[in-house]
Formats: sequence, structure tokens, C-alpha cells
Amino acid sequence: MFPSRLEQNQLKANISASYNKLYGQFSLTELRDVGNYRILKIVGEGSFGKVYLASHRLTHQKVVLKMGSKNDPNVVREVFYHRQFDYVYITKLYEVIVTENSVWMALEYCPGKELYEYLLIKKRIPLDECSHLFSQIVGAVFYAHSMKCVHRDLKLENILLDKKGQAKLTDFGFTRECATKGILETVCGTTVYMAPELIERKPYEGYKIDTWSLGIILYTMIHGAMPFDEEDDIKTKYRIVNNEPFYDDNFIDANGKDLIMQLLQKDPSQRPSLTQVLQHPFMFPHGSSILEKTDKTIKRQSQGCKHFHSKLERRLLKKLKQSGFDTQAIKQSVNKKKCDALAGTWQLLLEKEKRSEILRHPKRSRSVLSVKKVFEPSLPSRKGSEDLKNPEQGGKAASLKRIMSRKSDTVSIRQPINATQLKMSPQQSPAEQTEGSGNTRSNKKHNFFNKMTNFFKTKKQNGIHYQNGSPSLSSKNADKRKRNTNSFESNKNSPHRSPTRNGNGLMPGIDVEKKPHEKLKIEEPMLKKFKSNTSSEGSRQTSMGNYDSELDHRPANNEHEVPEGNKLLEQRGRPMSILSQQSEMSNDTYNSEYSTDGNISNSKANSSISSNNRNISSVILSPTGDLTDNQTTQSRVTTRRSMSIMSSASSASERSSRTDSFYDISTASSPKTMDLRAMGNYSNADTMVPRMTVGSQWLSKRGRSPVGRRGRPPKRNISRKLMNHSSSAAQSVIQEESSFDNEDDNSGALIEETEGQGIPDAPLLHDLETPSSISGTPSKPSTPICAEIQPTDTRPVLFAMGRSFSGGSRWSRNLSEERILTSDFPSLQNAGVHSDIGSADDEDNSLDD
Ligand SMILES: Nc1ncnc2c1ncn2[C@@H]1O[C@H](COP(=O)(O)OP(=O)(O)OP(=O)(O)O)[C@@H](O)[C@H]1O
Repeated sequence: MFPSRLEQNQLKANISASYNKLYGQFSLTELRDVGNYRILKIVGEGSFGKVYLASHRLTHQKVVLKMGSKNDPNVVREVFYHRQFDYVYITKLYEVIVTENSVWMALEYCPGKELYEYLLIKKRIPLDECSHLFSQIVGAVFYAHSMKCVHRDLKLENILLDKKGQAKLTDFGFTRECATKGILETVCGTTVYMAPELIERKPYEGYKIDTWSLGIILYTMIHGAMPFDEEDDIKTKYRIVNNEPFYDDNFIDANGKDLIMQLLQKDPSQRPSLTQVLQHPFMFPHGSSILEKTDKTIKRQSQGCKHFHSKLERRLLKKLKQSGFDTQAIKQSVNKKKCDALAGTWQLLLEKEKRSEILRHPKRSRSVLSVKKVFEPSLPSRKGSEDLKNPEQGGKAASLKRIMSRKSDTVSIRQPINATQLKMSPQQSPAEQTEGSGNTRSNKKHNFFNKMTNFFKTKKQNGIHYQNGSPSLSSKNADKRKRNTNSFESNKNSPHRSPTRNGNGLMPGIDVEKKPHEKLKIEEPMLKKFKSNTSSEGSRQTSMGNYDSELDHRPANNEHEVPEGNKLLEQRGRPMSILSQQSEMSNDTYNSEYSTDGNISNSKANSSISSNNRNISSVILSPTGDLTDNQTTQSRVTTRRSMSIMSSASSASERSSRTDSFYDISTASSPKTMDLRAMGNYSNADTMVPRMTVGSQWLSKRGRSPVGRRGRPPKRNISRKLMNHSSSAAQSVIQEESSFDNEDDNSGALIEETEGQGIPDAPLLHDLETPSSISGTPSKPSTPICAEIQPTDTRPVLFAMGRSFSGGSRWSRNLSEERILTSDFPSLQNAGVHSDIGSADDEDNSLDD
């Protein structure tokens, strides 16, 4: 029967509505989905691009999506190294999605944000907490080093806090392996965190520069200010090379001081190994337990028994098989660290399963932990020197104390849970609280379960009697209960309420994310945020490949994500990270032999840099130290730099040389497994082996002849042979681009030289080139630029006010002056809120990977 007119009209309306809806979706400019992930909001912006919070569609797990340009070689570097790491204190890389122009990294979400921001709010971190957090950071670096990788850009900004307040190392954009090259030359990192040998442009041992940066991090965490930080970069460099930091006994104890002094040894060979660092008394007791667990993880992973062995994994695999998944494909993806959709989904599902397992057996896990705590070695407080002297007793006392405090947790759990308490739950990130998710539901379930358990457990103690089916309290217990409630309320209302782990286990990371703006308005920041001066091997990899291009390549931070304090810093312009290359020392030929376009860009860059050089030198040599001139110059330089970057970015050859196949996410193995020297039969010269797997494309695109630039073909042939010998190793390796350069240039010779005869004499600081020369401009400034510098007396008049002990940058001096007028020192000293990041319980759980 033909539909009536009314029905026809309704049908028409429906069709057009759904058509319009589809059309609307097609014409949306806003990004909604990437792969299996639904984008929720922007959480940050790095030099690579935007960082989004997203939800995995299949598992509803929260992840962070970090976008980078395909044209940015540091993105490749980051993916390449990051995916090899599987460690509790390193952010997990679940998946990598490659689109036409971009690379997306799905990373573990850390709602606590950066350690830098946390420190900014707290001003200083108490020693106990420092020791705990720093152990985790050192653990992460130790793990990376054990994989023969150096991070080279360790800084507060690259350490994130997860929802438990645990530290997570991230940002592997400057990482490189040291398996094939023990002594490195590329200058990279962030000036204030750079080791003296980097500043002096000596060939350096990668591991040792990380150790130095760890020293800077620890110092800054304890003091709330950086040890070497001047308005003027050159002065900062001078101080790094020549001065010792000032230690304020108000904040640091003897152990802390001793550890930092060791880490900040000017002579890299005098710096301790990370095992020694973890065993240092300052790190007690966290360091040793992390060392032990990290060792276990490394051993397990090196034996290849990483995945699909636990009961949970096997059960999950079985479930997936029953649901019709190709479990072989999943296994392959995970084992080969392909970081594809299968591996990503597996990781996220597994994490979800782990969480629900904990929720399913909360009682068991609690009691296991309690027993463990009673018998495990001591966890004395830092202040309790008694505990340190007698770890046995101290440990038991501490454990009992914790159990007692756990009881008090129980009391607080029994309090009526209001909205504020829910917000503070350590199980939930602020994002989760506001957005609502599967997790929220399960946490509620968990809370409910706990409440019920505790209710029945404690009803006898509290004298709860059932009358007519409903519980009633005896008056005594009712009083007690009231008191508990009051104490909680008063605590809650106190303006100085500490963000420490309270009855609800509040973690600092949560607090950081919760209200950074309000807090920052009250207390102005003492630290400024530093962008990585990553030039590095990256310099070889960009068409410009120099310090300056790196600087301007980094976009400004996202406005709405930058806290008030940081905006201030933004306004004054942050020092940025450096990636530089000493042309005379470098083996890198990438830039010089780059395409015509690339060369044009380079020459532009170099010319701008040379002028920058002259300007900076003249200002620095000026006896009056007129910084206004410098600023003008700098701004001009910035413009020029931007221009050269743009030209580099628009380099056609740059784009064309990056074929999709380069970005294929093939299998990954750690440089440790690629350690060719460890294989015994192969010399350093053979280390380009893996390059060939990917590199050949680059070579052909750049028009390199099969014979090396210097007519030295044999290495490549050797490498091919090696690939045949060890196909699995060769297959699994993607070598850095820098390796091309080594291959074609004289890296082998250099390594032999440095290894056989020691490091060649390094230039003295007064021979240092100005920052502009970092770009690879061969010319050196004719005048010793630092000869005139008179380092200021760097002892702080008012420690808490400055971001550094030195005169510091102008903005911080201004802040200091204002504060000297308006506030008194002791009150500021006490202003920092104390918190206890991550309990041993958290650590135990998380390390149980
Ligand atoms: N895993 C994560 N969880 C939560 N936030 C994150 C995560 N990764 C990055 N962010 C946020 O995004 C911002 C930028 O990220 P990131 O520092 O990794 O980018 P980048 O390009 O490497 O920056 P840069 O090199 O300038 O330090 C960070 O400051 C942080 O606030």
C-alpha cells in the first residue's frame, strides 16, 4: 500500500536529517578519531605537536595521543627507542599510528602531569619524598641504560606523574643507543641540565651525561631552584664548567648533599654508576628495592620471557581466542613490539584485566600486602635516624605504624563519602572524575565493596548493634565517630591542608592537575620551564639539522593548557633545548650532502647564525653587559631562525626523502640485543649493519652512490654479510640516521681513535663557540667569549625567592625583590605543602609487572 502523504513527509524528514548528519560529520574540521581512539581533549603541546587525551574504543582505556610530523626525524627516533622500553617507571607506548602526514603515539596517560609543574606548586619536595621519587627516576634511567640507551634530555619536564604519583620517564626524542658507539659527540639536551663535557664539546660518554642531569634534577627537587641558571646562557655554561653549586643546609641533609656532589662531579669518570646511586644511603630504602626489582625485570626481559606467561595473560589470550581473535597475530605483534593496533589493544586489555583482577580480590591483595609489610625490610622515615641505624627494628616499627595508619584509613573510609572525597580518590584521575568512564563505575564498585567489608569487619569494635534490622551506634561510639568526622572536616577546611596521602590516599599528581591555577596565583613560580635544546643527531636528521632550527621548530605551548605561572615564563621567552653538532668533531655528513634545497636552507641558517654569533659575542664582551642590545639581537635572530626553519620544513627533498616505508613500524629490538661489539667478531666499523635495512631507501633518495662518499664500499658489504649471519638481529634493527653519517664518514676511525688513545684534548671553555655555532657553522668566534665573564657571587640572599642561587634571570630577580619586601623568609620556607608520593604498596603493585 502506498504510504500516506503524512507518512511520506515523515520519511522525507528522516532521510534528510540523517543525510545532513552524515554530511556534517564529513565536513567537520575538528579531529574526532584517530585509529581506534576517540579524542577527548587537548592535554598539552610539545615541540612535536599537540598531545590529546583519548579513549580506546574497544577497551575504554584512557591514553594520551601525541602527534608528530612525519617530517620530524626526532619522532622516528622517539618511536624507535620508546617502544623498546617496557618498564613501570617509563610511560608505556601502546600503539603507533602512521597517517599520511603524521605519526601518532598512543601513550600511557599520566594525569599528574610533569614533575616540573608539581615542583612549581610545592616549591620544594621533602627529602623523603625526593628519595622515593628520585629512586623511581633513577630506576627508569637505569633500565634504559641497561638497554644500552641514553636519554640525553633528562629534566623535570620529561618526568610525568601518573595517577598514583609515581614518576614516569618520557620523551625519548633525543635518545640514542650506546651499543655501537660508546663515545658520542652530538651536543644535545637542555643547557641547564647539560654536563660540563657537553658544554665544553668534548666527546662524551652517554651514560655519564644522564648521570649529571640526574644530579641537577635531584638538586632542583630538593632546593626548588636550579644549581646553575643564569639569565645569560653563556654565564650558565661558565658556571656549569667552573662552579660548584651552593647547598642550603636548611633543605638538604648530609646524605643528599653527598649524593648530589657525586652526581655533579665535573669529571665524568668520577660520577657514580646508577647501581651505586640506587644503593646510596640517601636513597634508602627505596633505591635498593627498586634496584632489585629492576634487575629482575631486566633479567626476565633479556631472557625473552616477557609476555604470555602469567596466568592472567594466558586467561586473556584464551578468552580472545574463544572470541575468534587471531591470537598468533597478537602474540607476534606484542613480542615483536610492533606497536600496531593488535599490540595496543592487547596491552590495554591486559591493563584492564589487571585492574579488574585487583578489584575482584581486594581483600586478598590487602592481606597479602599487610603480611608482606610486617616482615619486609624496614622502611624507616628519613628523619628517624634510629631507623637507619637499626633497620631491623626500624622496619618493624615502620611497618606496624603503616598498618596502624591503614587502620585509620579504614576509619576514614567509614566516613560518609562526599563529593570532595570522591574527587580526591587516588584511583581516579581528575579527568576520569570529570568525564566519567568505565573506571569510575568500577571504582565506585570498589569503594562500595570496601565500605561493606570494613563495615562488617569493624562493627564489633565500634559496638554496632542491629535494632529492627538497622544498625545503631552506642553513644560512646557515636561520639567517637563524630570526632573522626570532625577531624576530617577540619582537615578538609584547613587552608593549609596538605596534599599528602591522607585517609583517602590523595596523591600529589592529582592535586597538581586539580587546581594549578589557583595555587600559582598565590605563590609565584621559582623555576622556569626549559625546552630541550635538542639538536643532536636530530641535527643530522633535519634538513637544517642545527641548533637554531631546533629552537624555532618548537611551537609555543598551548595557551589554555599553560598554567598562570608558566604563561609568565612564556612571555619572557623560555630558554630552549639545544641540539648541536661540532662540525669539526662530527662524523655527520647528512646535512652537508643534503639535497639542493637542504643546502639552501643550511646556508640561510648558517648566515643567520653567523650574525647571531657576532651579536652575542659583542654583547657578552661588552663590559657593561648591556642586555637590551642582546635582546634586540635575539629577537632578530629568532625571526631569522624561523625563516630558516620554514625553509627547511618546506624542503621538497626533505619530504620526498621520507617515504612511508621508513615509518613502517617493523619489529624492534633493544640496542642491547644489537650490541655488535658484544658479538665479538665485529668491529665498530660494522655497526652500520642495521642501517641497511631501512637506510638503503634514504641513500637512494639522496642520490648516494652505492659506493660511500669517500669511495669506501666495503663496510656496507660487511654489513650485508653480517645481516646474513644474524638475520634476526639485522631484521629487527632500524638504525638512526646518524649512523649513515658514521658509515659514510670516518666514525669508525674516530671510535678507534677515542677508544684506543683516549679522548682527544677538548677545547677549553674560553674556546667555546657561541650558541650559534652549534648549528654547525665551522667558524669559531675569534675572541674568547668567556674570558671576560666575571661570575657573580652566587650565594642567595634569600634562597626561597630565586629560581637559582645565582643572580638568576631578571624575571626571577624581580620576583625575589618583590617578595623580600612583602614576605618573611621563614614563612616561605614553611609554605611548601608536603606530600608523600606513592606508598610502598603502590610501588610493589606496580613493579609486579
Ligand atoms: N603521557 C602523558 N600523559 C599526560 N600528559 C602528557 C603525556 N605526555 C605528554 N603530556 C603532556 O603534553 C605536554 C607535551 O608533551 P611532551 O613534552 O612529551 O612533548 P614534546 O614534544 O616531547 O615536548 P618537548 O620536547 O618540548 O619537551 C607535556 O607537557 C604534558 O603536559
